[in-house]
Amino acid sequence: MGRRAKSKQGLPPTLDEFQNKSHPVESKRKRTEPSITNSSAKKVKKDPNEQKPQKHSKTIDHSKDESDIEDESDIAIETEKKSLFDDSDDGSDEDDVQDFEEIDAEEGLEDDDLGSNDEYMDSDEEDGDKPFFSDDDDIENLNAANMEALSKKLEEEEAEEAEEAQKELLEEGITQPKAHVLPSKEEEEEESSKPPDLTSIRTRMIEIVKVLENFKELAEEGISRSEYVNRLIKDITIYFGYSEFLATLLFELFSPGEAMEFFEANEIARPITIRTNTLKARRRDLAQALVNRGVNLQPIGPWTKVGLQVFDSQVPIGATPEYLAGHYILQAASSFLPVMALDPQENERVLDMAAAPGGKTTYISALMKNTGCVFANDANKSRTKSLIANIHRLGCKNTIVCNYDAREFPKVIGGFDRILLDAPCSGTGVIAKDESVKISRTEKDFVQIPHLQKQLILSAIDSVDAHSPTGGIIVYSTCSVTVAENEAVVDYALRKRPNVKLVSTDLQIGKEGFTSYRGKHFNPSISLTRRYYPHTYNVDGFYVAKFKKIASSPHDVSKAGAKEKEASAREEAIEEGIINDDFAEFNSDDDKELIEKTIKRNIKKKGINPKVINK
Ligand SMILES: C[S@@+](CC[C@H](N)C(=O)[O-])C[C@H]1O[C@@H](n2cnc3c(N)ncnc32)[C@H](O)[C@@H]1O
Repeated sequence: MGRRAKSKQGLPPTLDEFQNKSHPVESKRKRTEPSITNSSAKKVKKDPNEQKPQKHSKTIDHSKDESDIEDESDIAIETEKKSLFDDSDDGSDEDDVQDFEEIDAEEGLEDDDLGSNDEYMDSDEEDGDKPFFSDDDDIENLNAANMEALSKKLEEEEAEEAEEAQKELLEEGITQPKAHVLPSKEEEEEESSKPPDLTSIRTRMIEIVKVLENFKELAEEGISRSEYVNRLIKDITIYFGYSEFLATLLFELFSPGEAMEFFEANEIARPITIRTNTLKARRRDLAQALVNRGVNLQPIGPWTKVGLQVFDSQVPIGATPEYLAGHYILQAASSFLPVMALDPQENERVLDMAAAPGGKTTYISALMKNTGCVFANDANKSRTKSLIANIHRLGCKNTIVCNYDAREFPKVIGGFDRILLDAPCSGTGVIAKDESVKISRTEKDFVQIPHLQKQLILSAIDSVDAHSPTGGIIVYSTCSVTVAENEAVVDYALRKRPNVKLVSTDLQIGKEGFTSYRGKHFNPSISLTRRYYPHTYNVDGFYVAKFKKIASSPHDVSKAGAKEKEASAREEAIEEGIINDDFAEFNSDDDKELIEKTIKRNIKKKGINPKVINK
């Protein structure tokens, strides 16, 4: 069950909220229990009927509906949002859109101080109303009227002393506070016999993260880190609806706190963005035309001169006259990045190895100003239809569409100045778009997909001209965040093809690729590659690596086709113990179902009723 299935739950605090560790004044109430518990309870009480938002582009909704700003999960993500959609200073661009309707959702969000301690009254504030007892006359002056006040005072003193003693012990490293966060066996059994209480699960996730991030001080004695992690992963599967396998795989990419931000961000749609097709329009004119039609937009940010972010629109953004005339394409902001890294030049020969439906091909063509030649290839024939449609609509005249398994290159044709390999991937970066990924991806996928990606990247390298006067560039990208599909593939390419090296992507944003991961060490130059996450840049999860080919190799003239390459890659992987004999065999029940569906679909395509055939 995903979070969208539980939209009727009240909202506990966000991760940001409890992570706001700067609590200058802690109330006594807060001191007696772990502060997160108090905070959580308070937040939940505040509005038990608060609804979860539907999957939406939150920026659009913020502009429309102030109430969404109170959605704490949105805010948690929003406060983390970095510069990708920062439009603060795009003024230098002469193409800039001027004075579009201002949306100050960002500002509002920043002002919303989730970590505020104002909700917690410090006991000092109550002191004025209390009877005062000096140390000496406490007992002597005891009577029925002041007894209650005196006992309260004593209790407070005791609490203070206990806390000070605990503090001293902590400072000396003698003991640790007991934060009872994990359920007992009995509690777990009881929980599993009932429908999940998502509010408490969320609160518990937050509490566990807090313990994991300060384990020494907050962990309960005798409970190991892995016990906390296991419970957290189970809660993630229940709360966000991931398979345990994928939840673990993704969790391990981040610190516990960041992992929660990642999972949260996957519940929210990314902003709607469009790319101006500079073959047909200038951004300023396009923006003005769309504003006139009731579209509320503004430039994405200083890093792109062609992107526009759409906040809301009174017309369908995929059916305006400007859209139909090819003045723009609906394109995720992260999809701009690999093309920007590729940096195609006029009059070059460029190959887009896995091109459908053509968002990146058409951008390449535009950057080349319709000069030179772009080969747009995709192995999936039916997907080439949308590729062709986009190429026509956007007026790309320097483009040739082909339909090969990209492993056929360079046998088909080689010697390109630049190649983009936007590889087929597991899609773990675009879960907000396709939540089926949460449960459909299995362990096998993260062996099979990288196996194909490795073959594709070698083909890409072998198809580039090392002596290209202007290029010799290969860009590898995926919309996945897993190491197996990114750094591990790039590391493999560097090992297999010492005639390439990684170079800077020259992208202004992005986190460094991992140079080591869970005990595996990669080529140190992999830090030049870039990672993008929904929770850090509010874009789809993405990965970009840029290679420069520095010398030719015998592989460049190899006549091996896709089948031969697959056979030798398979042999090698079996030898290395990466895959086994039944790898990619269509023999599981899942595969059978898929095969049956495909057969039915093909029969239907021929205009025959599959039921008649079965009879
Ligand atoms: C991530 S999508 C490409 C998106 C595209 N670059 C764009 O920007 O619109 C990956 C593509 O790889 C194609 N593909 C899968 N296996 C392939 C192969 N062996 N050779 C070439 N293309 C392949 C898929 O059909 C799919 O269209």
